[in-house]
Amino acid sequence: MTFQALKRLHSIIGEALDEIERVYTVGSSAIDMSGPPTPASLQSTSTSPPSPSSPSCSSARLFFGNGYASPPPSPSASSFPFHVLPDPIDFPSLDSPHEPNSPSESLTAHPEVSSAINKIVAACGQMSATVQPPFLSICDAAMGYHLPSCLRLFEATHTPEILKKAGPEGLHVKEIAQANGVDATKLAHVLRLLCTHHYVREVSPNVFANNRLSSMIDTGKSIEKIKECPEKKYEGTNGIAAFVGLCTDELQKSSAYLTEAYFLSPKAHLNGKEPTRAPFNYAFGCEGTDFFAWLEGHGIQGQHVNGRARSGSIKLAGILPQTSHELKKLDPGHQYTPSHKKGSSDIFHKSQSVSSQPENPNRFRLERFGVAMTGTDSWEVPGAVFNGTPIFFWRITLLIGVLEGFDWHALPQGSLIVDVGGGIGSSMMLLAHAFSRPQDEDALGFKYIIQDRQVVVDMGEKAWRAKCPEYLELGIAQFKVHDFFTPQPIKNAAVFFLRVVLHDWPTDYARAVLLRLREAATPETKLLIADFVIPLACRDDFGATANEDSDGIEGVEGVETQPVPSPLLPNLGKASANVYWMDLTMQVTFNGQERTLREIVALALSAGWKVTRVVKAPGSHFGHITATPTHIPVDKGAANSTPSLSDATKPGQSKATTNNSLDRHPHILERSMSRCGTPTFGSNRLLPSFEEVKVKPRFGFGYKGSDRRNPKVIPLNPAPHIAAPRKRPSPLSIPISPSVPSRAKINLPLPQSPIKRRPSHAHLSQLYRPPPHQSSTSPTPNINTRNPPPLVPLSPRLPVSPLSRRSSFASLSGAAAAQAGNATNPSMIPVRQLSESSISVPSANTTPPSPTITRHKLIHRQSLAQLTPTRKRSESVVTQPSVAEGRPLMRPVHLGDIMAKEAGTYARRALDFSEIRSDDTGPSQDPIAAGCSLLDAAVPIEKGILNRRGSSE
Ligand SMILES: C[S@@+](CC[C@H](N)C(=O)[O-])C[C@H]1O[C@@H](n2cnc3c(N)ncnc32)[C@H](O)[C@@H]1O
Repeated sequence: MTFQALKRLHSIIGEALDEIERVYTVGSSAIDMSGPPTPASLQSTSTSPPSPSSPSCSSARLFFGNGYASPPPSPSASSFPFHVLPDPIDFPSLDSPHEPNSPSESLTAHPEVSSAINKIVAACGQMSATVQPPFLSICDAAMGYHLPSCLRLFEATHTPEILKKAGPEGLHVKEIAQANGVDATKLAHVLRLLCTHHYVREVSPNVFANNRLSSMIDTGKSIEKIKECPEKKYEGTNGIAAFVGLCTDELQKSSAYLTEAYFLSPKAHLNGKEPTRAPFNYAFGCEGTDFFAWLEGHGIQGQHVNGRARSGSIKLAGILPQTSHELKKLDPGHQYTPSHKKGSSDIFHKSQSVSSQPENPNRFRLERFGVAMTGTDSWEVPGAVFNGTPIFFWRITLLIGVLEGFDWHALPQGSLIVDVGGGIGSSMMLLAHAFSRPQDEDALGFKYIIQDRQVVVDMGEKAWRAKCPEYLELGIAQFKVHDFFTPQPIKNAAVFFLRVVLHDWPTDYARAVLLRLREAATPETKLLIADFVIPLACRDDFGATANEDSDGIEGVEGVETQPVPSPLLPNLGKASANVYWMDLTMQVTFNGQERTLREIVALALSAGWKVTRVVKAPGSHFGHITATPTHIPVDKGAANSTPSLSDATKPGQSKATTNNSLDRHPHILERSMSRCGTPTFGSNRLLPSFEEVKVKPRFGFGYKGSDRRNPKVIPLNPAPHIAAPRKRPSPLSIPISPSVPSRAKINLPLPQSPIKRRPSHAHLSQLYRPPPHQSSTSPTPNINTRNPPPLVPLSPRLPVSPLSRRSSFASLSGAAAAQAGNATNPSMIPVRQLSESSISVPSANTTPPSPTITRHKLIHRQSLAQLTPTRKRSESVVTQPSVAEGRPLMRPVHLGDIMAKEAGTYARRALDFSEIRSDDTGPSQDPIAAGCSLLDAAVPIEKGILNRRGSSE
């Protein structure tokens, strides 16, 4: 049985790889075109089978010859001019730096690809857990803490930036050490551990280079620039380095205290319930101070959690040298400000500008947190593109979520929507664009109230005035200061909307928020919760079998998930790790949590809301949950009493939370709401534009106006062949509700949009469909038999002929246009697929080299390209030699186009190639001291010594 399961996992991996390769192969023909294929070209390729000797037939074999039952190349194939055929785009290499805007990297976000990737990750994780000696798997988990520790040192010492400068050939550890000030031997060991887990690359003994993973942690700044102003390291970056810093510093330390908080503490029963008694408070010795307040500089001196402070606990709060005295010892030449208190996080205190804000020793952490939240963009469907710019996470969940997440068209004209804890009103602006545009006569005329704390309301009003003042001026939208723990003043809302609010709060607090809304609800009012929905790790029948955990879940529309191929874990195991990381992060920082559907249903029911419907985007765990008012249950803990809504003024005062410590610590609530430094909890700070609503990413449609039952659906992609039903559904998806405009509606011609798009993933997703035989080879026969996706046979011909393809390239630039149609034109210089920056000049009729040699050359050249200045991108039109299936391919690519797409990245990289000053040893740090203190503190606690000592003292 186990062998059978392992073989099944193996074939899941193989089939998923085939699937990825197929999309990449097809993508080669689509991704570099100036626009989507013309209807005529697509139509002709899909309807008329080519003759065996025709060029398109040959190219079709090249496209689909590898795992998709295409016939082997005919002898005539060899006579075909390969150099004009589209090359298959290769999957990104682990050994090369991450190129976010490259076609290769962009295709990883294609729905078919990401679904296949999920299966591979899940299957590999499961396979390795099955075959690896159990003790070694335990070691991986039990000693895995070294990984974030090493990653932290790597990031904090700006090593990604140092390695970037060295390029693919890497840098000897002695030189790295010289640049970042860490002892070379220590550093080599740290880096090697990271290499072993594929986060860095050891090129040759003690020589290290960035790879696809580590290069993501590169801020894009030069090491010199960072050293000039280290406290600004994260400013203006994509936030990934900041995110790594946040996670591997305060979050990792907090997580280490999970057991102390929830088990070993004498008040463990309380610790999971209060935002200020979370594992974080143990790690940093600051009871009564919530995470955000602490970031703002409160509680740094440490208040005891459940007794006296543990030895070293206060020192743990800081990253490194704690006092100016300690700092001076390390660096006598530097003038330190007296602001270096205990608990300071400011590893960059060496900078002169620190003294300008001496009041918050956690300022660096605070600012890092803000930027880190933008780094979390990469969590969700990365690569979705709007107007040439990737949009991620919060924005993508916003853009793809709220419009489909609820049946807005079922609401009466002029309904009032209240966004509770609405931040700066990003969601409401999206709805306003869709349903309330003043000039749109079909508009549903909804009105919006955005409630939040004063500081956020001020930000929101300012943002709306700058972007769309008419909504405020016409009274379509209003901002109101409101504390959601106090009685809700709006009594006629059609919808109360809570987006990523409940996950911030322990359950009693979340319940209090919901009770306040229930109190103000009419019988018609709907509650719409938008939050992550954690999947179970086992098969879920969603209440079909009655049990106490399934109360209220039966009959909820949209709960069913697509089955995952056996024997994978139903939640796709490792592939779904992020939602669980997120959950634990909310727990250890302020006892918030992500919730399972059962937990959401139960929480809602406990406050008088019945969940009726769930909508999730395919492949996403982010859900929109609709609930309607129901009776408020009698509190189990307070027999004879129906919870009085007016008791819910504060969680600590509600009958449901009689044990709440709020009365004893009246400042807790105040503290937990004082999140001034991070006013929006790191959520959206950008408002969506009307264009974004119109051209929604990924799903391929957008709304224009709001004709009640027939929203005008604007297709993102005009490709006519998408009329056919699409790919098989993602195994992660929960079906989108019928209210979502159907795929069929997508088949409208694309109106002239003011927005210049590059071929987007939504576009690509509609271009690719699985070949017909795939259903029979699919690892998910149960999916196909239960819910057979009507597949459209792929034409054996190329979607676009080489000729039409060339003219597409030509249309990209005037220069290219002049040369279009001539494959042997001297300006068609070859470029290699994997490294667009390298240039070689084979003539068009060069005899293809042998596969082995070419492959070798490719790898070699690829690294050279990144080192040699003369190999920098030019504006030429170039082609590249490559090998697929032993056949050399040449593909004409206009480099100017690639450059335009990647301008940001490369411009940035070009700036970074300057000298590292070897005399600057970087910030002084002493991570080992902190690590020892952690252990020192943990050991006596584990042994129960602390309690005894505490009681005897
Ligand atoms: C994670 S953000 C979500 C913002 C917004 N819903 C969105 O989706 O972007 C949580 C919001 O809750 C707000 N908040 C926190 N405590 C609050 C309170 N007691 N009353 C009202 N809003 C509060 C924060 O200011 C923040 O804007």
